[in-house]
Amino acid sequence: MAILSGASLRAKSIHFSVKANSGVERSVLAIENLAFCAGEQIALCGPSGSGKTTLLNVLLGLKLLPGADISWDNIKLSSLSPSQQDRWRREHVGIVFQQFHLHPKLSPIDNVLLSEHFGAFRVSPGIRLRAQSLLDQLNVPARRNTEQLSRGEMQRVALARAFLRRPRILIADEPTASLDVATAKTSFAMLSELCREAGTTAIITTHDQNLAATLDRRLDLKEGLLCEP
Ligand SMILES: Nc1ncnc2c1ncn2[C@@H]1O[C@H](COP(=O)(O)OP(=O)(O)OP(=O)(O)O)[C@@H](O)[C@H]1O
Repeated sequence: MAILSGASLRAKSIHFSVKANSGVERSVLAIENLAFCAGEQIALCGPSGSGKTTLLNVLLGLKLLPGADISWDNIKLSSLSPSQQDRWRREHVGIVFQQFHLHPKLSPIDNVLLSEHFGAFRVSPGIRLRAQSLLDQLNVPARRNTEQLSRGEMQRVALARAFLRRPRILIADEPTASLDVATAKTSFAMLSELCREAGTTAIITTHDQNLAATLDRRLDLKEGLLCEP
């Protein structure tokens, strides 16, 4: 059984508009209240341009909106200084992108450990072991050139990197959009399983309704509003 270690979210008053070329304001986000339970896995769906990425950035404090109140485990992000927010993200958030953002000339294990090399002179043996065991679990060779891997393997390296520090929150922005259908299904299932094992709260944007249906909850973003189908 998973030990629940995810973070819970309470968010209020998320309002964001953009001006179209015509000069007319268009509301991208108009969300009054949003709550996620610890350990919940949420699929965030919606047409292209509906505001999914913007919403993820707001929830992580990467995009600040006047009046918005974003609290994870009762910690209000706006009450933290910019450096405290950076530290909070480093300690609690894992991120997976559509375009994996891996260094092609480094090995998979060095990609997983890259941010550790920035933070410390020497990577601790425990963290190195964790990186190796994640790569083993995800069935990726640890010591080949990353550029020689398949796209599915590259995505699994990105998953290992995101889970290295056992994040309490996992954000994935269309993590399987550049994969073929079968590889996308496998990668999505692995991502969900890693979250389940650690009790991580996950918010995953996807255009794939079948993948979305495998998570605990689906939210559709349409004309600024979130609804549960
Ligand atoms: N800083 C900004 N200035 C102007 N327009 C912006 C800004 N940020 C976002 N937008 C607009 O807000 C809308 C939502 O963008 P966003 O990238 O969040 O959508 P999305 O649902 O993630 O799209 P996709 O599925 O294509 O990735 C888009 O029309 C975008 O152009």
